[in-house]
Amino acid sequence: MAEKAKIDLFDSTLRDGSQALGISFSVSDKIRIVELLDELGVAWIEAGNPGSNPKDLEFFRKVAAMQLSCARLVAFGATRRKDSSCADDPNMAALLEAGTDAVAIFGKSWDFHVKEILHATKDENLKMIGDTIAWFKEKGKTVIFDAEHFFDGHASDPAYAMACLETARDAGADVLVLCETRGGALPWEVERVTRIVVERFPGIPIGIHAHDDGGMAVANSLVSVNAGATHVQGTLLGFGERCGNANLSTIAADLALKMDRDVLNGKSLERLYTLCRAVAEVSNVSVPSGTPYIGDGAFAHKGGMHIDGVLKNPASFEHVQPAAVGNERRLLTSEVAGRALIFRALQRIAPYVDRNDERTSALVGTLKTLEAEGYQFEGAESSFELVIKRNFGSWHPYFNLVHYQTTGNHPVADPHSPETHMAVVKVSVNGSAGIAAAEGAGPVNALDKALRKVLESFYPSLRSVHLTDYKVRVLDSRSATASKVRVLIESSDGERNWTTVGVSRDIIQASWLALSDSIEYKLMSDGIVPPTEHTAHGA
Ligand SMILES: CC(=O)SCCNC(=O)CCNC(=O)[C@H](O)C(C)(C)COP(=O)(O)OP(=O)(O)OC[C@H]1O[C@@H](n2cnc3c(N)ncnc32)[C@H](O)[C@@H]1OP(=O)(O)O
Ligand SMILES: CC(=O)C(=O)O
Repeated sequence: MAEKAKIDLFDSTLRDGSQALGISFSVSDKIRIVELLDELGVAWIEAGNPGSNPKDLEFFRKVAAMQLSCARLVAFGATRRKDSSCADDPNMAALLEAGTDAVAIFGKSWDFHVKEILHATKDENLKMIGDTIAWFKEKGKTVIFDAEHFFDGHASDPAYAMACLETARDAGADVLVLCETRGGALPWEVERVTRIVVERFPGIPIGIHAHDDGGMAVANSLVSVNAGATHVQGTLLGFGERCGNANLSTIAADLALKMDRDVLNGKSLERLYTLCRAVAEVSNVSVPSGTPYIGDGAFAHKGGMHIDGVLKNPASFEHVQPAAVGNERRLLTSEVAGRALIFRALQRIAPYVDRNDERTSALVGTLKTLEAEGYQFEGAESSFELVIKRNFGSWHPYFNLVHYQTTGNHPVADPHSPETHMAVVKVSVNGSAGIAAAEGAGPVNALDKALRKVLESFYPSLRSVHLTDYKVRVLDSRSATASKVRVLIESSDGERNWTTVGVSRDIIQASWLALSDSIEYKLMSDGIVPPTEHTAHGA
């Protein structure tokens, strides 16, 4: 089998990524991200700008001892200043002190910037580029030259933009990177210009560094590869200066799965989802659900016709298999679902019901009616499973509510006590009555405690259950305090998590519905057989 063409991925999460709104890494965050990126298999990690701040310099000192499996660390900085020599330039001294084998040096390649920003002549700028690269080559460094604003520069004065690259090459640069710094170029222009450069500079790797201001960073990176670039810069999750950099997770998957390139030094793309989540966690950002390949929505099917198609053949609505990038398929329960989804759920609970049975259609109707009332079962599939159970077969509730009551004490007698409320819950289980009271930090907390207290004597396994999340959403805020609310409760027993939902104009009642579903779901999934006494569910 022919070997795949190799593309070097160059991740700048720790440098350009740290120029993004809201991002700030500690030294230990940076070290963790280096480990994760190396585990993923990128070729280069641009780990900071040592001339910028003491934290980056401290990081480079600490990271020097790290053993990496395939990635090489790069320190980033500018060419020497206009009126200084390399030996006297503090930024260059800091780059040297960083101690990496490789440096990325950015220099201007747009005549407009040379004049307006550097206040230098075109010749002076060429000297800054040439001197800096030659100086680092003398010190034995691998030098990656980032030609800042290359595409704008090429549009303005192509001969000068090319002269910047020629100067860098002649000074010994190992890679020439074409930077689409303003992020506004369109793919056909990027492809055309990259091709010209690739033809003009045979034998030296050409790279692309694209920003996303026009939403084209990934496309511009891919067309550049199509035109012969072999080095692609970006940030794993796409964050960076302004609108961000080319999203390397998308690019890695596109190059590997669509363009048949080797991008991760032989490591598996199947770790992509997990490693991106880990980088997001350290960066304190969430991955938007619609992120290609690694978003939770990337393989989530919601429309009934889509679910039907995917169940018949996943290729109908999935461009690649989710497992290829470590993601998974999700089928969402909602008002836009149809019989295909419901039938699938029914097969587990009432396998005797056919897809074309009128009971299947009736259950689709129930789902749509409940969602119209304010329920949202997407993410709270446990509650919908209970809806199915209650509608089919010989379902018996695990308990019947006789009544509950909550009271609040304001002002509280002891301002240091978190327990401001009390709840009493009375239930009957298979004809036996039980009653319990509990105090809590608010009425729902007290209700939750009292419900579990009264039921634990009947069902001891409930002792392991605790709530891990509680969310309230006001559904029609124009009704002010009479608004309907939706309560979502996430529960855990240490092994499994599940989410249940309740809707009412009374927030305590909505919470009760979600709480009692949570308890019933736990008992049902433990395989506990409900008593046969049959009465209505809930209050
Ligand atoms: C396109 C990119 O993303 S390039 C990377 C940009 N990243 C950053 O700016 C983050 C890190 N930067 C910093 O910490 C600071 O800007 C520093 C420490 C590097 C420099 O700080 P200061 O010297 O106080 O200058 P300041 O940031 O205000 O201005 C930038 C200076 O760099 C000069 N400069 C800009 N690009 C270059 C270049 N490619 N080569 C040489 N000098 C340059 C500017 O002309 C300006 O100098 P001037 O004041 O003599 O006109
Ligand atoms: C080097 C760089 O970050 C840019 O040109 O955008």
